[in-house]
Amino acid sequence: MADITIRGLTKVYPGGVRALDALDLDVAEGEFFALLGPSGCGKTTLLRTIAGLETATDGTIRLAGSDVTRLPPGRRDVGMVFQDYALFPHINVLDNIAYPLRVKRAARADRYRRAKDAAGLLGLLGLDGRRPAELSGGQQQRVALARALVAEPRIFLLDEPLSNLDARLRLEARTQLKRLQLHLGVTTVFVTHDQAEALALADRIAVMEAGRIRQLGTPVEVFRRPANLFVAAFIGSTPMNLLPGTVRDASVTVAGARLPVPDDVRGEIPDGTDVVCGVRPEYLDFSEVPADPAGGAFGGTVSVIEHLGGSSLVTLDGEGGPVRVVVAEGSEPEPGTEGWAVPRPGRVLLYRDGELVTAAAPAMAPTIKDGGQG
Ligand SMILES: Nc1ncnc2c1ncn2[C@@H]1O[C@H](COP(=O)(O)OP(=O)(O)OP(=O)(O)O)[C@@H](O)[C@H]1O
Repeated sequence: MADITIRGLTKVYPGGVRALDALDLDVAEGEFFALLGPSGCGKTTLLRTIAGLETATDGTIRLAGSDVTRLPPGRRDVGMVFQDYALFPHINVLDNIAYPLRVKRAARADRYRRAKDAAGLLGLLGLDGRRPAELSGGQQQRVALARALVAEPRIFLLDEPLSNLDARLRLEARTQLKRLQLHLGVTTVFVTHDQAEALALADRIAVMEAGRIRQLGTPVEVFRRPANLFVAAFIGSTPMNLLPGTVRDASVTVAGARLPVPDDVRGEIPDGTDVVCGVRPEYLDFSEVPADPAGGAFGGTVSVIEHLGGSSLVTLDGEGGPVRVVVAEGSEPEPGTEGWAVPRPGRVLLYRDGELVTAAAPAMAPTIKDGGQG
């Protein structure tokens, strides 16, 4: 096991693409860490540079305190699982798993004992005589994981390990992967472009854009308090409502609602500042009882209802554009209903120049006229 310390890491490919741009990153020992971001942001390049499969143009990589920046992959003591698993087609499961030990010239008996142990850990014992082509995608993925862990590396690097699986198997494999990582406690960095996967699996997530980290935090932190509009738009299964407004008289008027600017940031965003209010559909409550816009409620007409399973996404068309609200199954309003989206206290975020200013919690809890939830 080992921690990872990356400083000023830059990768410029021949041809000039700057895939990593002076990146700093610390991954703690035993951590399950996700690199998340859209296609082309540099996730795979970062993983391959940690593994030694790409050379750094500049900067340093330390594993457990020792500088490995110029070491070849074989001397870094990392296990990597690729997106396509890269199994050898002509040899059976057990030989595939034992392969890294053959490279390390372990004795034959030792090789097979350890390969059997790894196969057992991943529930592959009944399949060990088959060739990769005779396995399902999920089974191939487990063979690839077993092969990576048989050599007992200090660090696991996983490049989109679940992307070849269908939706159902993916969920099962996700749980199994988390269980395995908890059991082994090996420092693990995995790449994904799927925000739900990163939120579900990781202890911490680095959200990347154009070779840089835009936010680093726990799943709860990046979900609740995206540090900028890029992360706000990228994280979440239902997109965050992002509503532009302007500060006037220490309040933001946005989509018909008036949100008081909290005292502690009044100096930072004086009157006249253009801001964006961000609030997740999950943090809004729908109410048919007229709410007071001065309490921060967004009014509108219900236009679209999308069923999500246990809940529904309701779109309200209001004067500032559409606002989306998640409502519980069975309490969906009828299309055409006039209603209000009432933010829960502390859940409206303010962004200036694309960066988070603070939580613009309405000073008072939103008041609802004529009784209701108030
Ligand atoms: N071998 C290469 N030569 C030149 N440019 C490359 C090479 N590999 C990647 N790139 C470029 O570097 C940038 C980062 O690519 P990288 O594969 O790291 O992104 P990614 O975030 O993993 O994307 P994806 O999710 O699509 O795999 C992209 O602009 C890509 O086109």
